[in-house]
Amino acid sequence: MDIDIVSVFPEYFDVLNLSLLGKAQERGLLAVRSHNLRQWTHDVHQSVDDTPVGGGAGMVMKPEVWAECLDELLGIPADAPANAHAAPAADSPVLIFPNPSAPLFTQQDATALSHAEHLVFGCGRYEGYDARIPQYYRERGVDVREYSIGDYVLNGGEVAVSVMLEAITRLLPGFMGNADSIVEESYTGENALLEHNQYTKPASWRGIDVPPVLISGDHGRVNRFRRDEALEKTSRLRPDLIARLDCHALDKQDRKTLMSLGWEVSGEHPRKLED
Ligand SMILES: C[S@@+](CC[C@H](N)C(=O)[O-])C[C@H]1O[C@@H](n2cnc3c(N)ncnc32)[C@H](O)[C@@H]1O
Repeated sequence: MDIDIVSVFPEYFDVLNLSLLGKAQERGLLAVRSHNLRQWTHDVHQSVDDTPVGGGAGMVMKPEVWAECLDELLGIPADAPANAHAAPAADSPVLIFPNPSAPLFTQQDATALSHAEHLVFGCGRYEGYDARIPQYYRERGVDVREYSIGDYVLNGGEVAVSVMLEAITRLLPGFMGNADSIVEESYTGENALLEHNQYTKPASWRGIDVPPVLISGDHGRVNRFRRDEALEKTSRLRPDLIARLDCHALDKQDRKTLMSLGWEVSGEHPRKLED
């Protein structure tokens, strides 16, 4: 996978050379290139921002500078005509802008993007980037995504890009030593739940014992215990995930557990009964 990141602080991404991401690059699984947006400016101050049209506080990232940069990275001629109906080609680069006022980035998005061959990330700063930038590239057939990583505002897109990049690249085949560990995780799969609690040895630590069933050696009971714990935890912390489960994919014990947690399990999806 090829990854280009554009930022006014490209050195921020030096950390990507560490840990599993660094090892994956050494093994040729992915190539990450970070670029300084100012490289595409022409004025002496290397300006990338200007005051907001319509007034208001702060500065907005200029479309001209971004366009020179993105034309080059995406391989699009500067005079490419708009074709509002053009569907992105399957192997074309995906352009991603972090943006707090965009839909939330999820594990499903990470999974879909892990199949792309080329990702280009644009890090916003200041009050954000001119809204015509994503519009322009969408109209030229580019698959443009805008994502928020959560309901809070960061200073810039660099942290958000690091978050998305890590979530995406760890799903690449061969990235993780133990592929099973990514199959069984929170938010993963069709009927995603939060993961059950994890424990390691010793079985008793500072007066707190691990749940006895986990050292019973009975795999059936261990699996059932973990599944019930995942259902209980998800019901308590993320009832929206329970409400999206497919009832037809739940076994008899799943249904019993959910009913004991106050869910009606019939029809397409579980429904929380009023307390
Ligand atoms: C200070 S923020 C701009 C906030 C914007 N004026 C607003 O109120 O929605 C600057 C940049 O940081 C990034 N950013 C900040 N918070 C983010 C979040 N929760 N998710 C994704 N990107 C974020 C975006 O790239 C954004 O353009």
